[in-house]
Amino acid sequence: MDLFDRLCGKATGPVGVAVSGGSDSLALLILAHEWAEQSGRALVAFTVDHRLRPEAADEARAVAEICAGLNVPHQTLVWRAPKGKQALARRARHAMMAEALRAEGGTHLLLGHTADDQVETFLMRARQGSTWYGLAGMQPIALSPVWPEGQGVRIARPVLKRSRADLREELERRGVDWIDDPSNRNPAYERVRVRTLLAGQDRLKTRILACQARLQDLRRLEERLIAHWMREQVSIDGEGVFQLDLSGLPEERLIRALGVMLQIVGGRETPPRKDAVEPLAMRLTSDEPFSGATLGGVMIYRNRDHVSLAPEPEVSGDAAEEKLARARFAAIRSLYGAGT
Ligand SMILES: Nc1ncnc2c1ncn2[C@@H]1O[C@H](COP(=O)(O)OP(=O)(O)OP(=O)(O)O)[C@@H](O)[C@H]1O
Repeated sequence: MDLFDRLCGKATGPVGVAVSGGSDSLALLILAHEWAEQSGRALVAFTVDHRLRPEAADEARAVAEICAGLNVPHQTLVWRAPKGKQALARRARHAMMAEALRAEGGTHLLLGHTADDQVETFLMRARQGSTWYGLAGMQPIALSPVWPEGQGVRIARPVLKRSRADLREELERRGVDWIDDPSNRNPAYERVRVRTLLAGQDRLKTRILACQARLQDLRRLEERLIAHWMREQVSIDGEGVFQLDLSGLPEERLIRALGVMLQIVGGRETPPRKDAVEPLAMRLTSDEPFSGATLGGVMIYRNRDHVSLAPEPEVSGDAAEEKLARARFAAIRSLYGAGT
């Protein structure tokens, strides 16, 4: 089955394509367009102008022109927030694209991450001391990384196994020019330094990719086991409080599963830090008395065999928040259970 079909088979509405105008996302657009034509799907392309570089508006116009040539609807989304760090820009970009896609009735947004990005991510995460789970790298399908704006939106990465050089060849064959973002050469960014380090190191790249492929398999297995635990050992009572049975989980899965549940109940974008979740997990599963704790906006209690997680008062009290937590729980369980 075509990779696009596998990643977007469950999509409703038009499939979104995030196109910055760089080679990776333009090649993604072209390939997505070919797939959409063959499979009768509709696309909608988005370019975010962060107003951080004066050329960005022209670049967005260039993408709009290419989209017009392909007959793909295109929207330029302008970030009007005060100038900030790249991390803030990234969050704003994801939030704007998720909201625009939902407004169009779409559920899946395609991103142009490549195998080169995966290798760079591996080295950057290794340097930060990431676990094997993080070293597996970016997932071909994931939930939107922003919350709550990203609710109901999945991101898919159909070119994650293709190299940048290969995608550039696709564009050259079709006579499509891409934009070279100067920040991709700025050594102030760690990713740029790692990319420079990897130049010409094809054997190393191949080895890292092979290692990541195995780690991805293990990660899928791990997530399926967490989805199974979520189905069997997590319930939501009449008050909207999550009740967990943590018994029998091996240590590493216990920490990961508890972290994800804290993320869901606290309405945060990521789980709390592992060095905070780990001691909590140990206390919750020990025979010592446990008089309650708070972490990541969540109140944690233990009663007999069950652990209760409820949002802290400033997070809770709102039926809409409770509904969001339930929906996110279902979305994560379904993503992990599918093992894509
Ligand atoms: N300004 C933009 N407008 C639309 N899409 C964008 C824009 N910038 C990036 N993207 C999308 O995100 C993909 C990844 O780009 P990039 O690596 O710069 O972003 P990132 O999400 O910050 O990455 P990372 O998660 O590796 O930090 C691109 O291939 C493209 O699909």
